[in-house]
Formats: sequence, structure tokens, C-alpha cells
Amino acid sequence: MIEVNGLSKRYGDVFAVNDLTFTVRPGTVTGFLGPNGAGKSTTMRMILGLNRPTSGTATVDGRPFVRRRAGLHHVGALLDAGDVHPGHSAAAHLTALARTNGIGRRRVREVLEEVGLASAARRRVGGFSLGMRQRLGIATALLGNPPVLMFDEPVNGLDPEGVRWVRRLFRNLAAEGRTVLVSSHLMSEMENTAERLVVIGRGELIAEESVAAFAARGTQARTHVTVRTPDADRLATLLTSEGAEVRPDGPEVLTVTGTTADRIGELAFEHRFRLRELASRSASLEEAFMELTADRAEYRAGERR
Ligand SMILES: Nc1ncnc2c1ncn2[C@@H]1O[C@H](COP(=O)(O)OP(=O)(O)OP(=O)(O)O)[C@@H](O)[C@H]1O
Repeated sequence: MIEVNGLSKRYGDVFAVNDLTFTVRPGTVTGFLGPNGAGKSTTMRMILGLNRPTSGTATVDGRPFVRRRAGLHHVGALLDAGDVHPGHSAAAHLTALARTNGIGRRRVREVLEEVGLASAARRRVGGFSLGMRQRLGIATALLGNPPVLMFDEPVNGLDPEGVRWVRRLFRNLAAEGRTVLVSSHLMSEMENTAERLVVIGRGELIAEESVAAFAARGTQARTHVTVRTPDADRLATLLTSEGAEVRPDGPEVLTVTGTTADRIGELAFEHRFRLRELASRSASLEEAFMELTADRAEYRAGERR
């Protein structure tokens, strides 16, 4: 279990992480979502004791991680896939880590097999593609067979087969009862992998809930109904008086939020006006995420804050 409590990190005037509190439980994959610069990497580094918090605490199974010996047995993490000496082979890199953590050589072979790098074990990491480096980073995280695992943007550089493999791997690790935290800036990556979500923006917590609850929140709030009617003005007045939001979208066409297609059908029946089209569309999980984080994205095309 990972517990983050009132965690903050300030760089100069900027809070990279601001009073974050959340819990990551064992047995499920938890997605750690936020736009670029939201503070995901900084939070993960603080959980691992690599960055010192300005205030607050982060514990792994009840204790700050820095206090652990033979760390790879407790927490496995993929943070930066480029963080490997380019002159070393994959096997040498893992063997050195295994030795300092009291892990046998057999385990090195096992994890290389598991991540699909057995045939590249003796090659220099400097010649690896980004996807191969990610696989090596995942092998490193798995090396100590730890109960808690963290992966920062793990699908970067993986091909479609690699993405499917990594999703299956995360689900299997969680099914074994481990705590699995996976960061991403893309909702679509989490939709099929995670059961729970911790969503942050500009260092602050936006949501901590199941993927299903997060999706429902978007759907309830944001079902768009498209109506085509020659009585668009009358209908718009009626809908607005009921509190719905109405936007004209071309001749005779309205896009309505805050009500249902059923209700619009009833109004048409009661007030006797013709409907030529009536269709509702639910916001996708991606849209729910975009809406919730829109005003908290640090970097957007053409502007900075
Ligand atoms: N060492 C540092 N010095 C100054 N500012 C930093 C430092 N590290 C991170 N930041 C700032 O903290 C904020 C959060 O960065 P962080 O890398 O944690 O975000 P992230 O959610 O992981 O983003 P991304 O998806 O782009 O990797 C950003 O504004 C970043 O510029």
C-alpha cells in the first residue's frame, strides 16, 4: 500500500506538488493521471525517497521508503528508462543491481525472459530502442519480486504488441495481490488497464475513484443531445427555462446539455412541434478527463499558463 499525506514539493515559487493526499491499495492497478507537468513524476520520486518533500509524507507499507534496506524487494519502479549506463549489457546492468540487493543470478534470467529481452541480454544498452529500454526498466522493477510497483509513463516507445503485453502484465501483477501504480498523461491508456484512478492537475488532486465512477461523472454531467427541429427557437426557450444549456449548431439544429433525449421528446409531444432528429451522445472517458483537467493543464498549444 502507498499512502501519500499532505505531500507538497516547491521549486522556487512553483508548487510542483501541492498538498496531495491519496492511497494506492494492493490488488488493483491504479492509474496516476494528469496532463504534462501535473506533478506525477515528482510525486513518484518523493514516494521513492529520491526527492525530499517540502512538506507532508509518503509511505510504502507504513514506512517512508528511504528507510528500507535491499529496496528492490519492497518497491520496484520504472522512472526514467534512459537512466542506464549505455556501455553495459542488459544482463550486466541487472546482475549488478541483483548483487547489491541480495538477489540471485537466476532471477536476472527470469526477468529478462519475462520482458522479452532474453535474446538481447548481452547487447549494450546504448544500442537499445526506447521500447527495449522500457522493457529493461520493467525488468529492473520486477527483479526483487516486490509487493509494490510504480511505473512512470511505461508505454512510451512500446509498439502495439508491447502495449498489450504491458497492460496484461500490470493486471497480472495486481491479481497477485501487489500494489501497482502506473502514470500516464493519456486517459485512453488507463481505460483498459486501471480499475482505480488518482487524477492530478498542477500538483493538486482532482479525483481519486474507480474508473467506472470517473466515467459516470463525465457521462452524467456531459451527455450531449443533438436536436433538429423547425421550431428550434421555441424549443430553445423551453429548454433554457428548465435549466438546460442550449447552443445553436446550424439551421434548425441545437446541441443541448443538462437534460436527456427522453425529456426533449416529451416536450416535443406536449408542445406539438416536429422533431426531425434526436440523438444523444455520452462524453467518453477521455473527454471527462480533458474537461476535468482543462483549466489545470500547465502546457497547452500556443500558450503557457
Ligand atoms: N528539479 C526541478 N526544478 C524545477 N522545477 C521542476 C523540477 N522538477 C519538476 N519541476 C516542475 O514541476 C512540475 C511538475 O513536473 P513533473 O515532471 O512532476 O510532472 P509530470 O506530471 O510528471 O509531467 P510529464 O507528464 O510531462 O512528465 C513542472 O512544472 C516541472 O516543470
